[in-house]
Amino acid sequence: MASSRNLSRFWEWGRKIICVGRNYAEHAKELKNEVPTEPVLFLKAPSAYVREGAPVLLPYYTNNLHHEVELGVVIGKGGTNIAQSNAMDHVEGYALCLDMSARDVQDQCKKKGLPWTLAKAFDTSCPVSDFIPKETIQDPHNLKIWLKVNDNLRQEGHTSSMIFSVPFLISYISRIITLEEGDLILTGTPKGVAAVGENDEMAAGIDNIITMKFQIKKQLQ
Ligand SMILES: CC(=O)CC(=O)C(=O)O
Ligand SMILES: [Mg+2]
Repeated sequence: MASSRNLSRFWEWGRKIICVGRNYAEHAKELKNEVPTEPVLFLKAPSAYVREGAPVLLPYYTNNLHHEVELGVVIGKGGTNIAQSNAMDHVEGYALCLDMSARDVQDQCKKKGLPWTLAKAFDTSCPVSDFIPKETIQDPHNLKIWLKVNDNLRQEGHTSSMIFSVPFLISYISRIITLEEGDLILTGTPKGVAAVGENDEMAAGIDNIITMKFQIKKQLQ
């Protein structure tokens, strides 16, 4: 399905990271947002990728960095105007992802009507697991995803609670932004988002499929 380049290291491709917000009603409610009737989209820069072994940076301009655990979908075949009926043919695999969010900055951006770039797209704001081949996950809407901070469970959600399904999201996004191989779609976070601080250790997983760990470090100025 993928081209000659190997998508198992999709983070090295430098392609788009397209994030879906408020895709779980309980999370939209915990942040006092409306439950959306259309997907909420935003982007992260490819420099947001970080892999296990390297720290997640606490940006100098936030006092409230939140974790958001999410299922990531790796695109194997690009396209525009993709029909929902064959959207899954465009999927190469999956990854466990975190959408690190400077919540205080995001709240200010919302108040001022500004984009969320500072809050969501900074370096290391997208920790990702190893690539999970498509065949490993029979149904992306039947997975438990969880996140612990210093061994305390903070988030536990089920992808069956997504408001917009993976095929719907691929189709919807591809009518606005051309999807390319190596792109990553973050499908939104379940409830339980909360703050992390310097030296905290985040562990996250998908069922018995994959786990990953990251430590928070202050960004040097
Ligand atoms: C309110 C948000 O930050 C939306 C988001 O990223 C999500 O996953 O939901
Ligand atoms: Mg998110």
